Amino acid sequence: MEGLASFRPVPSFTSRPRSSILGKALNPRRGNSLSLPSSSSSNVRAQQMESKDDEPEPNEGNTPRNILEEIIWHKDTQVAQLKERQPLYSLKKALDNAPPVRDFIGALRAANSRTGLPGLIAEVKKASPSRGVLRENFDPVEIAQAYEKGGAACLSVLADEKFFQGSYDNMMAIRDAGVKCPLLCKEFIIEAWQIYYARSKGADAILLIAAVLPDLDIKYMTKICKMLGMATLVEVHDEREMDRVLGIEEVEFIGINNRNLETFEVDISNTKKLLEGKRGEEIRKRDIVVVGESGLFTPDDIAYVQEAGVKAVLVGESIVKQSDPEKGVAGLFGKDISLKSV
Ligand SMILES: O=C(O)c1ccccc1NCC(=O)[C@H](O)[C@H](O)COP(=O)(O)O
Repeated sequence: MEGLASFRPVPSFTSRPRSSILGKALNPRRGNSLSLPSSSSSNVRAQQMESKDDEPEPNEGNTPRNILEEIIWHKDTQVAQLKERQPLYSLKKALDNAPPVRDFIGALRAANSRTGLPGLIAEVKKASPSRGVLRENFDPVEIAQAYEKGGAACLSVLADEKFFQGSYDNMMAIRDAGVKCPLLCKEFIIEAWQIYYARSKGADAILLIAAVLPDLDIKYMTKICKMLGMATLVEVHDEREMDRVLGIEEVEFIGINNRNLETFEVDISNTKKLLEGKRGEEIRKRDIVVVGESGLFTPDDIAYVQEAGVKAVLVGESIVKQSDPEKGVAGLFGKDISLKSV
């Protein structure tokens, strides 16, 4: 599989090597827990391409076994439909009219130096599978402007409609309204096509979830992002995923999710656990920016993950639920971190 990625010419990447996703990352015997519907065309293709030893164990009921799996199954169908409507060649043309890319990691580093606190990626999120609707009266532009005024360095904008009530229109509206913070397109990326799509809608960064993607895809998609000038936040949840991701030399930006996306359990000590010992040493040596994600509500939580070694935090629920999200940012850090404060 290593060879597959290495001889693909980067500029013409159009889709992920599906067999590796289905056979490696999603194979329960390899420690991942995801699978795709056995009826999906990609799965049929994948099974044809896999050797017998690599075949995923059958999912007898052919139903998703957890929410992450359900999201990915749905995304697979959605992306296939979107690609039919807008093939890559026309998407690439649309990139000429996309707004310029902004430096996502640079903005986090600058905020960290300015405030001495982790740079904030503030999440524009109406709802989530674990928490339901977080904010009834949801105006994405108003929320984004309030976060920016409050001192957020960057924003994370949910693009998934079915499970998070997000949209690409929200991301474009935020950019069009003049918000300067670089934008992370918070989407479940399973195809390189989605990266071009996100860029065409004004994204400056994308998220790759290690639980969903095999190493080769992470490497390959990271290269595409680099070529497009975008940042790639690679998300891990446990030691095994962290070790896999640290094995990919292109990775320079890692998110540690304190939420288990299969069980929804949240534990912020996960960030500390994954940054201890040799892993932390390597991260410091390579100057990788680490983001603490999920379950952060108080200044003590922020201090805890900062002490563990993060340079940035990704926060949704605790600030999006505030009637005044600008004040919510100050409440989260226990002080005013806006530009006017320093
Ligand atoms: O939050 C969920 O229910 C969820 C379910 C399945 C996949 C991803 C999910 N959430 C993404 C995130 O982890 C959060 O949006 C993000 O880290 C912010 O977390 P929080 O501050 O706790 O809202």
